[in-house]
Amino acid sequence: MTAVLTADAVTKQFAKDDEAIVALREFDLDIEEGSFVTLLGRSGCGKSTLLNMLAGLTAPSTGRVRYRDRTLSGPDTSIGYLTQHDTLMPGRDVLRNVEMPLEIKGVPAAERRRVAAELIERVGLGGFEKHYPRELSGGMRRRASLARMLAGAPETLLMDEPFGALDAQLRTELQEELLRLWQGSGQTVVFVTHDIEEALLLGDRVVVLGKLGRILLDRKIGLSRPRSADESRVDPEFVALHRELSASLKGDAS
Ligand SMILES: Nc1ncnc2c1ncn2[C@@H]1O[C@H](COP(=O)(O)OP(=O)(O)OP(=O)(O)O)[C@@H](O)[C@H]1O
Repeated sequence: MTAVLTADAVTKQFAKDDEAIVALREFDLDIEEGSFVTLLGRSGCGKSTLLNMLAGLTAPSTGRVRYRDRTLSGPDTSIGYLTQHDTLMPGRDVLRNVEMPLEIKGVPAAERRRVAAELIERVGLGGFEKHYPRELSGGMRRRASLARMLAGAPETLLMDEPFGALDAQLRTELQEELLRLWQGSGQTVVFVTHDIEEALLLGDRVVVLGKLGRILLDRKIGLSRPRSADESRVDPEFVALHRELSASLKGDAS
């Protein structure tokens, strides 16, 4: 396998009131180029800390993160990161936020407007182009952030629970849209979720994380695509995988 992103014996600890908090210990992971990997884990197991390191935003305490053949030492334009918190620019409306990565690349105004408008439509925000972030709901801001990340067409996409705050219908629509955009793109996606069904509907591979980022299960998912949520729920293979992932999450005792 050609690994595009690698965590190599990564440990991350934080200092808090003179005490060391270990978030991740001796963590190893290879992400294959062009794959869609979902990281599944309960709250506090170190998923966001891991993504921050995979994005080059936080340095590991020990160990290293490699992107292709280089050690990552800061943010990289090849890697798009949709964080859990809002990073839209408050002084820009939706259209100008989504255009930002294209602006940075020097794409001419008419072209970037066209690409941004299409993505805004795809994430279901058509009609809100002129709205400022403060005028949007939390879910709408997430969708605008998603469109902005996609506008940059990064080689690798890191996504931290992007659809967690959305209603079920919208969540399904955006999962499907994301898969449509990803398939055939050659892009690599690392998608964090705590939802077993979401992990299975999206991933080629699901990595289940336990405390301190311990890998509880690393499972290839051979389910055919497209995977509809309604049909999957009654598919015996899907149900068996769901059970397996659920058991591995529950088994994280130590
Ligand atoms: N900046 C920080 N300072 C101190 N402790 C931190 C910091 N960031 C994370 N931690 C700790 O590291 C651990 C892992 O946190 P992290 O946010 O990575 O978990 P998570 O799996 O993403 O959780 P959630 O699903 O709730 O977002 C937690 O115990 C958390 O308290």
